Amino acid sequence: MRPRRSVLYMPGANERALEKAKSLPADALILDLEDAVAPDAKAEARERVAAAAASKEYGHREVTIRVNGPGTAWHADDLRAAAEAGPDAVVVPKVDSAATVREVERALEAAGAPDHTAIWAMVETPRAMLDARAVAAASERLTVLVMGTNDLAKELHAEHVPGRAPLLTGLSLALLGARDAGKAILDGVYNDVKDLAGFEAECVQARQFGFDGKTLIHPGQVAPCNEVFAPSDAQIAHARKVIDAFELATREGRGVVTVDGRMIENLHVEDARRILALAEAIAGR
Ligand SMILES: CC(C)(COP(=O)(O)OP(=O)(O)OC[C@H]1O[C@@H](n2cnc3c(N)ncnc32)[C@H](O)[C@@H]1OP(=O)(O)O)[C@@H](O)C(=O)NCCC(=O)NCCSC(=O)C[C@H](O)C(=O)O
Ligand SMILES: [Mg+2]
Repeated sequence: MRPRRSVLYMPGANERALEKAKSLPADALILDLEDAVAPDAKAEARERVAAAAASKEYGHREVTIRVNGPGTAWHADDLRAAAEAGPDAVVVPKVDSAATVREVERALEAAGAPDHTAIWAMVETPRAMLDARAVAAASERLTVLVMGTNDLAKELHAEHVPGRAPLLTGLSLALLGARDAGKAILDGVYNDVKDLAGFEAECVQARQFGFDGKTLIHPGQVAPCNEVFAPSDAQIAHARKVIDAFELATREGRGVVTVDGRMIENLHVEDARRILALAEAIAGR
Protein backbone atom coordinates (compact mmCIF):
# COMPACT_ATOMS: atom_id res chain seq x y z
CA MET A 1 0.00 0.00 0.00
CA ARG A 2 1.72 3.17 -1.21
CA PRO A 3 -0.10 6.41 -0.32
CA ARG A 4 -0.43 8.71 -3.32
CA ARG A 5 -2.75 11.31 -1.86
CA SER A 6 -0.84 14.36 -3.07
CA VAL A 7 1.26 14.31 -6.24
CA LEU A 8 2.89 17.67 -6.96
CA TYR A 9 4.02 18.82 -10.40
CA MET A 10 6.90 21.25 -10.65
CA PRO A 11 8.50 22.82 -13.68
CA GLY A 12 11.79 21.02 -14.42
CA ALA A 13 13.49 24.33 -15.17
CA ASN A 14 12.59 25.80 -11.77
CA GLU A 15 15.55 25.13 -9.46
CA ARG A 16 13.80 26.80 -6.51
CA ALA A 17 10.75 24.54 -6.82
CA LEU A 18 12.91 21.41 -7.12
CA GLU A 19 14.70 22.44 -3.91
CA LYS A 20 11.51 23.40 -2.08
CA ALA A 21 9.93 20.01 -2.85
CA LYS A 22 12.42 18.30 -0.52
CA SER A 23 10.59 19.76 2.47
CA LEU A 24 6.97 19.55 1.28
CA PRO A 25 4.67 16.84 2.67
CA ALA A 26 3.67 15.57 -0.79
CA ASP A 27 3.48 11.80 -1.26
CA ALA A 28 4.95 12.05 -4.76
CA LEU A 29 6.53 14.58 -7.10
CA ILE A 30 6.33 14.95 -10.86
CA LEU A 31 9.40 16.76 -12.20
CA ASP A 32 7.98 18.15 -15.40
CA LEU A 33 9.66 18.41 -18.79
CA GLU A 34 6.42 18.84 -20.76
CA ASP A 35 3.90 21.69 -20.48
CA ALA A 36 5.62 23.66 -17.71
CA VAL A 37 8.91 23.97 -19.63
CA ALA A 38 9.39 26.30 -22.62
CA PRO A 39 10.94 24.78 -25.77
CA ASP A 40 14.21 26.71 -25.34
CA ALA A 41 14.58 25.45 -21.78
CA LYS A 42 13.91 21.74 -22.47
CA ALA A 43 17.52 20.54 -22.71
CA GLU A 44 18.65 22.33 -19.55
CA ALA A 45 15.53 21.19 -17.65
CA ARG A 46 16.21 17.58 -18.73
CA GLU A 47 19.67 17.66 -17.15
CA ARG A 48 18.39 19.36 -14.02
CA VAL A 49 15.51 16.93 -13.55
CA ALA A 50 17.67 13.86 -14.19
CA ALA A 51 20.19 15.06 -11.59
CA ALA A 52 17.40 15.76 -9.08
CA ALA A 53 15.82 12.32 -9.59
CA ALA A 54 19.17 10.56 -9.28
CA SER A 55 20.10 12.56 -6.14
CA LYS A 56 17.90 10.50 -3.80
CA GLU A 57 17.38 13.65 -1.73
CA TYR A 58 13.57 13.50 -1.66
CA GLY A 59 13.16 11.10 1.26
CA HIS A 60 9.95 9.04 1.29
CA ARG A 61 8.46 10.96 -1.65
CA GLU A 62 8.07 9.04 -4.88
CA VAL A 63 10.02 10.92 -7.53
CA THR A 64 8.81 10.79 -11.11
CA ILE A 65 9.80 12.53 -14.34
CA ARG A 66 7.19 13.66 -16.85
CA VAL A 67 8.72 13.38 -20.30
CA ASN A 68 7.50 15.14 -23.42
CA GLY A 69 4.88 13.21 -25.33
CA PRO A 70 5.30 10.57 -28.03
CA GLY A 71 5.78 12.25 -31.40
CA THR A 72 7.54 15.33 -30.03
CA ALA A 73 11.15 16.23 -30.79
CA TRP A 74 12.17 15.73 -27.14
CA HIS A 75 10.46 12.42 -26.35
CA ALA A 76 13.30 9.99 -27.13
CA ASP A 77 16.00 12.05 -25.38
CA ASP A 78 13.75 12.53 -22.36
CA LEU A 79 13.12 8.78 -22.09
CA ARG A 80 16.85 8.02 -22.33
CA ALA A 81 17.71 10.58 -19.65
CA ALA A 82 14.92 9.31 -17.40
CA ALA A 83 16.00 5.69 -17.84
CA GLU A 84 19.54 6.60 -16.76
CA ALA A 85 18.33 8.63 -13.76
CA GLY A 86 16.16 5.72 -12.56
CA PRO A 87 13.24 7.62 -10.92
CA ASP A 88 10.35 5.78 -9.28
CA ALA A 89 8.34 6.34 -12.44
CA VAL A 90 8.33 7.96 -15.84
CA VAL A 91 5.11 9.90 -16.45
CA VAL A 92 4.13 9.77 -20.11
CA PRO A 93 1.64 12.38 -21.34
CA LYS A 94 -1.05 11.90 -23.97
CA VAL A 95 -1.03 8.12 -23.98
CA ASP A 96 -4.04 6.93 -25.94
CA SER A 97 -3.28 3.32 -26.82
CA ALA A 98 -1.77 0.14 -25.44
CA ALA A 99 0.72 0.23 -28.33
CA THR A 100 2.14 3.55 -27.07
CA VAL A 101 2.64 2.08 -23.60
CA ARG A 102 4.55 -0.86 -25.09
CA GLU A 103 6.73 1.44 -27.23
CA VAL A 104 7.62 3.47 -24.14
CA GLU A 105 8.36 0.28 -22.23
CA ARG A 106 10.66 -0.97 -25.01
CA ALA A 107 12.48 2.36 -25.21
CA LEU A 108 12.99 2.47 -21.44
CA GLU A 109 14.31 -1.08 -21.37
CA ALA A 110 16.59 -0.46 -24.35
CA ALA A 111 17.99 2.54 -22.45
CA GLY A 112 18.66 0.38 -19.38
CA ALA A 113 15.90 1.62 -17.08
CA PRO A 114 16.01 -0.19 -13.72
CA ASP A 115 13.18 -2.58 -12.86
CA HIS A 116 11.91 -0.23 -10.15
CA THR A 117 11.16 2.53 -12.67
CA ALA A 118 7.44 2.25 -13.38
CA ILE A 119 5.38 3.85 -16.12
CA TRP A 120 2.59 6.26 -15.19
CA ALA A 121 0.39 6.91 -18.21
CA MET A 122 -1.48 10.20 -18.55
CA VAL A 123 -4.92 9.78 -20.02
CA GLU A 124 -6.11 13.10 -21.40
CA THR A 125 -7.74 12.57 -24.78
CA PRO A 126 -11.15 11.24 -25.85
CA ARG A 127 -9.41 8.18 -27.35
CA ALA A 128 -7.69 7.46 -24.03
CA MET A 129 -11.03 7.64 -22.18
CA LEU A 130 -12.55 5.14 -24.59
CA ASP A 131 -9.54 2.79 -24.39
CA ALA A 132 -8.58 3.36 -20.76
CA ARG A 133 -8.76 -0.32 -19.85
CA ALA A 134 -6.45 -1.37 -22.69
CA VAL A 135 -3.98 1.38 -21.77
CA ALA A 136 -4.03 0.45 -18.08
CA ALA A 137 -3.52 -3.26 -18.78
CA ALA A 138 -0.86 -2.83 -21.48
CA SER A 139 2.16 -3.50 -19.28
CA GLU A 140 3.07 -4.70 -15.79
CA ARG A 141 5.47 -1.77 -15.61
CA LEU A 142 2.47 0.55 -15.84
CA THR A 143 1.24 1.07 -12.29
CA VAL A 144 -0.71 4.35 -12.35
CA LEU A 145 -3.08 6.25 -14.66
CA VAL A 146 -2.97 10.03 -14.30
CA MET A 147 -5.89 12.19 -15.45
CA GLY A 148 -5.00 15.18 -17.62
CA THR A 149 -8.17 17.17 -17.15
CA ASN A 150 -6.90 20.37 -18.81
CA ASP A 151 -6.08 18.58 -22.04
CA LEU A 152 -9.27 16.54 -21.82
CA ALA A 153 -11.42 19.67 -21.43
CA LYS A 154 -9.57 21.26 -24.34
CA GLU A 155 -10.12 18.23 -26.59
CA LEU A 156 -13.82 18.05 -25.65
CA HIS A 157 -14.31 21.84 -26.10
CA ALA A 158 -15.65 21.64 -22.53
CA GLU A 159 -15.71 24.38 -19.91
CA HIS A 160 -14.17 24.11 -16.44
CA VAL A 161 -17.19 24.41 -14.14
CA PRO A 162 -17.72 23.64 -10.43
CA GLY A 163 -18.76 20.00 -10.10
CA ARG A 164 -17.04 19.13 -13.43
CA ALA A 165 -20.20 17.82 -15.11
CA PRO A 166 -18.62 17.91 -18.61
CA LEU A 167 -15.73 15.68 -17.44
CA LEU A 168 -17.59 13.14 -15.34
CA THR A 169 -17.99 10.55 -18.10
CA GLY A 170 -14.26 10.68 -18.84
CA LEU A 171 -13.32 10.49 -15.17
CA SER A 172 -15.58 7.45 -14.74
CA LEU A 173 -14.29 5.66 -17.84
CA ALA A 174 -10.69 6.14 -16.75
CA LEU A 175 -11.51 4.89 -13.24
CA LEU A 176 -13.28 1.82 -14.61
CA GLY A 177 -10.29 1.05 -16.84
CA ALA A 178 -7.74 1.51 -14.08
CA ARG A 179 -9.60 -0.53 -11.48
CA ASP A 180 -10.42 -3.34 -13.91
CA ALA A 181 -6.71 -3.61 -14.64
CA GLY A 182 -5.84 -3.41 -10.93
CA LYS A 183 -3.99 -0.10 -11.26
CA ALA A 184 -3.93 3.11 -9.21
CA ILE A 185 -5.41 6.31 -10.61
CA LEU A 186 -4.86 10.00 -9.82
CA ASP A 187 -7.19 12.89 -10.48
CA GLY A 188 -6.16 15.93 -12.58
CA VAL A 189 -5.06 19.36 -11.34
CA TYR A 190 -7.09 22.33 -10.04
CA ASN A 191 -5.83 25.44 -11.82
CA ASP A 192 -6.99 28.21 -9.47
CA VAL A 193 -4.26 28.06 -6.83
CA LYS A 194 -5.92 30.82 -4.78
CA ASP A 195 -9.34 29.10 -4.54
CA LEU A 196 -8.81 26.66 -1.68
CA ALA A 197 -12.54 26.07 -1.07
CA GLY A 198 -13.07 25.06 -4.71
CA PHE A 199 -9.94 22.92 -4.57
CA GLU A 200 -11.06 21.06 -1.44
CA ALA A 201 -14.50 20.43 -2.93
CA GLU A 202 -12.82 18.88 -5.98
CA CYS A 203 -10.59 16.71 -3.75
CA VAL A 204 -13.66 15.42 -1.90
CA GLN A 205 -15.39 14.69 -5.22
CA ALA A 206 -12.32 12.78 -6.45
CA ARG A 207 -12.11 10.74 -3.24
CA GLN A 208 -15.82 9.93 -3.44
CA PHE A 209 -15.33 8.72 -7.02
CA GLY A 210 -12.53 6.41 -5.89
CA PHE A 211 -9.36 8.20 -7.00
CA ASP A 212 -6.27 7.37 -4.94
CA GLY A 213 -5.16 11.00 -4.86
CA LYS A 214 -4.89 14.18 -6.86
CA THR A 215 -2.20 15.82 -8.93
CA LEU A 216 -1.31 19.33 -7.73
CA ILE A 217 0.42 22.43 -9.01
CA HIS A 218 1.15 24.50 -5.89
CA PRO A 219 2.63 23.76 -2.43
CA GLY A 220 -0.47 25.32 -0.81
CA GLN A 221 -2.59 22.48 -2.19
CA VAL A 222 -0.56 19.67 -0.57
CA ALA A 223 -1.76 19.73 3.06
CA PRO A 224 -5.51 20.03 2.32
CA CYS A 225 -5.22 17.28 -0.26
CA ASN A 226 -3.46 14.94 2.19
CA GLU A 227 -6.21 15.60 4.70
CA VAL A 228 -9.04 14.78 2.28
CA PHE A 229 -7.49 11.57 0.92
CA ALA A 230 -6.37 10.16 4.29
CA PRO A 231 -8.86 7.97 6.16
CA SER A 232 -10.44 10.04 8.95
CA ASP A 233 -10.34 8.94 12.62
CA ALA A 234 -14.04 8.05 12.33
CA GLN A 235 -13.39 5.89 9.24
CA ILE A 236 -10.52 4.10 10.99
CA ALA A 237 -12.63 3.43 14.09
CA HIS A 238 -15.50 2.17 11.94
CA ALA A 239 -13.16 -0.09 9.94
CA ARG A 240 -11.89 -1.70 13.16
CA LYS A 241 -15.46 -2.15 14.40
CA VAL A 242 -16.46 -3.82 11.09
CA ILE A 243 -13.52 -6.23 11.21
CA ASP A 244 -14.10 -7.14 14.88
CA ALA A 245 -17.84 -7.63 14.40
CA PHE A 246 -17.37 -9.78 11.31
CA GLU A 247 -14.70 -11.95 12.96
CA LEU A 248 -17.04 -12.56 15.89
CA ALA A 249 -19.89 -13.40 13.50
CA THR A 250 -17.67 -15.79 11.55
CA ARG A 251 -16.67 -17.60 14.76
CA GLU A 252 -20.38 -17.97 15.48
CA GLY A 253 -20.98 -19.39 11.99
CA ARG A 254 -22.66 -16.32 10.49
CA GLY A 255 -21.64 -14.69 7.16
CA VAL A 256 -23.52 -11.46 7.64
CA VAL A 257 -23.85 -9.03 10.56
CA THR A 258 -24.97 -5.47 11.22
CA VAL A 259 -22.74 -2.66 12.53
CA ASP A 260 -24.45 0.59 13.53
CA GLY A 261 -27.60 -0.73 11.87
CA ARG A 262 -25.94 -1.43 8.51
CA MET A 263 -25.38 -4.80 6.85
CA ILE A 264 -21.76 -5.99 6.79
CA GLU A 265 -20.52 -8.80 4.55
CA ASN A 266 -17.08 -10.05 3.60
CA LEU A 267 -16.68 -7.37 0.92
CA HIS A 268 -17.11 -4.61 3.52
CA VAL A 269 -14.41 -6.28 5.60
CA GLU A 270 -12.04 -6.21 2.61
CA ASP A 271 -12.70 -2.50 2.21
CA ALA A 272 -12.17 -1.95 5.94
CA ARG A 273 -8.80 -3.74 5.70
CA ARG A 274 -7.81 -1.51 2.75
CA ILE A 275 -8.67 1.60 4.79
CA LEU A 276 -6.60 0.39 7.76
CA ALA A 277 -3.66 -0.52 5.51
CA LEU A 278 -3.74 2.97 3.95
CA ALA A 279 -3.93 4.60 7.40
CA GLU A 280 -0.97 2.53 8.61
CA ALA A 281 1.08 3.37 5.52
CA ILE A 282 0.38 7.08 6.08
CA ALA A 283 1.22 6.82 9.77
CA GLY A 284 4.51 5.15 8.80
CA ARG A 285 5.58 8.27 6.88
C1 LIG B 1 1.06 27.99 -10.60
C2 LIG B 1 2.42 28.64 -10.41
C3 LIG B 1 2.91 29.24 -11.72
C4 LIG B 1 2.27 29.76 -9.36
O1 LIG B 1 3.53 30.33 -9.22
P1 LIG B 1 3.84 31.50 -8.17
O2 LIG B 1 2.79 32.56 -8.28
O3 LIG B 1 5.26 31.89 -8.35
O4 LIG B 1 3.66 30.77 -6.80
P2 LIG B 1 4.00 31.31 -5.38
O5 LIG B 1 4.64 32.65 -5.44
O6 LIG B 1 2.76 31.23 -4.56
O7 LIG B 1 5.06 30.28 -4.85
C5 LIG B 1 5.37 30.22 -3.48
C6 LIG B 1 6.59 29.37 -3.27
O8 LIG B 1 6.33 28.02 -3.67
C7 LIG B 1 7.21 27.62 -4.71
N1 LIG B 1 6.45 26.83 -5.66
C8 LIG B 1 5.44 27.26 -6.44
N2 LIG B 1 4.94 26.24 -7.15
C9 LIG B 1 5.66 25.16 -6.80
C10 LIG B 1 5.60 23.81 -7.20
N3 LIG B 1 4.70 23.41 -8.12
N4 LIG B 1 6.45 22.95 -6.63
C11 LIG B 1 7.36 23.35 -5.72
N5 LIG B 1 7.46 24.65 -5.28
C12 LIG B 1 6.63 25.51 -5.85
C13 LIG B 1 7.74 28.90 -5.32
O9 LIG B 1 9.01 28.67 -5.89
C14 LIG B 1 7.81 29.79 -4.08
O10 LIG B 1 8.94 29.39 -3.34
P3 LIG B 1 9.73 30.45 -2.44
O11 LIG B 1 10.17 31.52 -3.38
O12 LIG B 1 10.86 29.67 -1.84
O13 LIG B 1 8.76 30.94 -1.41
C15 LIG B 1 3.45 27.63 -9.85
O14 LIG B 1 2.95 27.15 -8.64
C16 LIG B 1 3.80 26.51 -10.79
O15 LIG B 1 4.62 26.68 -11.68
N6 LIG B 1 3.18 25.33 -10.61
C17 LIG B 1 3.46 24.15 -11.36
C18 LIG B 1 2.94 24.29 -12.79
C19 LIG B 1 3.15 23.02 -13.55
O16 LIG B 1 4.01 22.23 -13.23
N7 LIG B 1 2.33 22.80 -14.61
C20 LIG B 1 2.39 21.63 -15.41
C21 LIG B 1 1.64 20.51 -14.78
S1 LIG B 1 -0.10 20.63 -14.82
C22 LIG B 1 -0.51 19.96 -16.36
O17 LIG B 1 0.32 19.85 -17.18
C23 LIG B 1 -1.89 19.58 -16.58
C24 LIG B 1 -2.15 18.27 -17.34
O18 LIG B 1 -1.26 17.90 -18.32
C25 LIG B 1 -3.53 18.42 -17.90
O19 LIG B 1 -3.73 18.26 -19.10
O20 LIG B 1 -4.43 18.71 -17.10
MG1 LIG C 1 -1.96 17.63 -20.22
